[in-house]
Amino acid sequence: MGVWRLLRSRRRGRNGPEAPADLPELVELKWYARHAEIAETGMRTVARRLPVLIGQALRLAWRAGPADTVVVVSFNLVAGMFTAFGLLATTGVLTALFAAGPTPERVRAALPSLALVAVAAALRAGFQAGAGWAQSRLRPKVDRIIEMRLYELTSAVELAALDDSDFLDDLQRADSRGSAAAARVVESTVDLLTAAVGLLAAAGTLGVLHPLLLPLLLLTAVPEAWASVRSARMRYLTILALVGAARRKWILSDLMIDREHAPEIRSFTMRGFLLRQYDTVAAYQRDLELDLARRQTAARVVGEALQGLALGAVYVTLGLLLWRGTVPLAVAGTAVLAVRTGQSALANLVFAVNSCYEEGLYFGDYVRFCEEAERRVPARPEPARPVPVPFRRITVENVTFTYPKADKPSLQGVSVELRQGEVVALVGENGSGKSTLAKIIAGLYTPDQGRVCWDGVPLDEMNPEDLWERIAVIAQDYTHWPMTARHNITMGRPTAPAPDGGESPAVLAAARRSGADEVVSGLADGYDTLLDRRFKGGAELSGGQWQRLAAARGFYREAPLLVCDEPSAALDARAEHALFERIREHADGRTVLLITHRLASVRYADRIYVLEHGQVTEHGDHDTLMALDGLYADLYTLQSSAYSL
Ligand SMILES: Nc1ncnc2c1ncn2[C@@H]1O[C@H](COP(=O)(O)OP(=O)(O)OP(=O)(O)O)[C@@H](O)[C@H]1O
Repeated sequence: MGVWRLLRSRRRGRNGPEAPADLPELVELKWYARHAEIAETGMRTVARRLPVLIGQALRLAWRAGPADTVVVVSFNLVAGMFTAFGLLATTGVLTALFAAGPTPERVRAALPSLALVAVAAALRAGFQAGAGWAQSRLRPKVDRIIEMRLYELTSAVELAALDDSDFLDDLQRADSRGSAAAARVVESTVDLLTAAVGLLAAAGTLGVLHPLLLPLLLLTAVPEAWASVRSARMRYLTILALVGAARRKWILSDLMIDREHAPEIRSFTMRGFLLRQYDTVAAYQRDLELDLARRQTAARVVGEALQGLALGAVYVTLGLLLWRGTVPLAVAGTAVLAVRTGQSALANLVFAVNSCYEEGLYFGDYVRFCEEAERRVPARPEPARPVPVPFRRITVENVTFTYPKADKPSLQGVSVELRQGEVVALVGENGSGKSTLAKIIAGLYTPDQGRVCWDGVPLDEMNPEDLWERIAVIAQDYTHWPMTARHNITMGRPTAPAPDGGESPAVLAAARRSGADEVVSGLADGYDTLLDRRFKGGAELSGGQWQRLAAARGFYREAPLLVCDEPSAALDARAEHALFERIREHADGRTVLLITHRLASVRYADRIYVLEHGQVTEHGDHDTLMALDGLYADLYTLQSSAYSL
């Protein structure tokens, strides 16, 4: 059963276990048809694609190492010339050996040609070794270029691209298989050139010996080429069909291995459930792989049988030519050698063409992903307008925003204002759009409609990196960076140590403000402690301790706008109180955008915006909103009554 049929039957739940509804990636392969189209190719497509691939590979090799590329190509050409030369010299040896006369005489007569054969073989081996050395030097250089390109793009694309499931699928294919394929495309291109040169040498020799032998030799390659291309295409389609399953397996294995999830797996007795899910995915994968193996074996057997027949035809023709006296025995002997050389060069050529084509399919995924990612890197305005520092007013004007593939907007017609030195709070129930609005204000998402301006300058007219330099974010979903405590505060920014060589005063000040200083003082190596238990000597922090470090990051940046999204969710009461005090102090001359469900902490905000279903429904200071008796007053009364019980 073909992959297509197997997939279709899976969707209908026939033949084998039905894909469970809670594993949709096993059945809904929306992107599959597009790639199946690309992979549904025959030898004609291979012939059309190959020159493009060879061009791409050679350009890549040239960028990675021009000198090595020149050595690889030229040494292979020279080695091929010595192959042909050696074969022709063999005719001289055989002619002398098959001549009439006493054996010592014949051997002596063969010696000069024999010496030529030996010299040709030695030189060929030398040049091939040189080419091989240059080729192995190219691989790491190509890998480096390819990986750097991928990470340059993934770290620069607009944030919304990473919320788009199609983009993430493409990214996974480019990362897991596509990027490694680049070096293999280069290698198989070089192998292809090497084999082509070897084949040309053998074919040229055969052509000189007898013109009929050449087309026959080429005929032997057709069945193997057909079988290999077919097999590569089948493998590519199967791997495509398994991308979702592979990702689900990876996620499940991560859940079962990672320490982070271990307590919940045990306390919720999830072990059996996770193992069953894993087994279902593994069984699905096994079915597809077994089906692939069966079809590949069938293709190989047919290919090899046809190739055996074609090879038989070459030897029968040679025998006939010899029998009818068309070629002398010495020439026939050389022809046998040339056929064998040509055969192995052909086998190498077919293998190289096939792996170039196959790896080319994966490399194509990488190239297409990079093209798409380039389109999704935010354009830098030319010329960029400078970010007003210090700003007087940030205005959000009638902003609407929908996440990729979402069926309704997360923000609709939102207008907000932040003035210098103010604490502005966003409040509202879960999912009302507070974090989304904060990310739009921070220039992380671009609104679909409306705009955000700093002193009248729209964000899209400024260089995004200049803007981000002036915004500090204490995020809700902050990262536990597997780095030292110091790097978790400075986030890679250079620090100036104190004049006495002690810790940087800026780091100390930020840590003091957030309460992270108490955390660091308890660590074995202070600010040099690695915060990752997976490494020797690494420490682990509690949720609240991590949150203090995340807050220190925000203070360390000394930016005119500080965005705090739920900065205190994990803090104890004392630390929370202290943090909000510091945040208020921080607003002296700077601006703070505060998102929190702790309404007692927003009471002193200069202005509060209440969001409901992506819209601002109330705004004003605490007293105004309480007098309005709307959602804010409801939520506030609910929270304060819990304390007054
Ligand atoms: N990355 C995303 N991709 C798609 N939809 C998203 C994404 N992030 C948020 N949403 C959706 O946007 C809406 C607003 O989410 P947002 O995180 O802004 O709410 P919030 O008010 O900050 O909620 P909370 O109080 O729970 O933090 C929700 O319906 C949510 O499902």
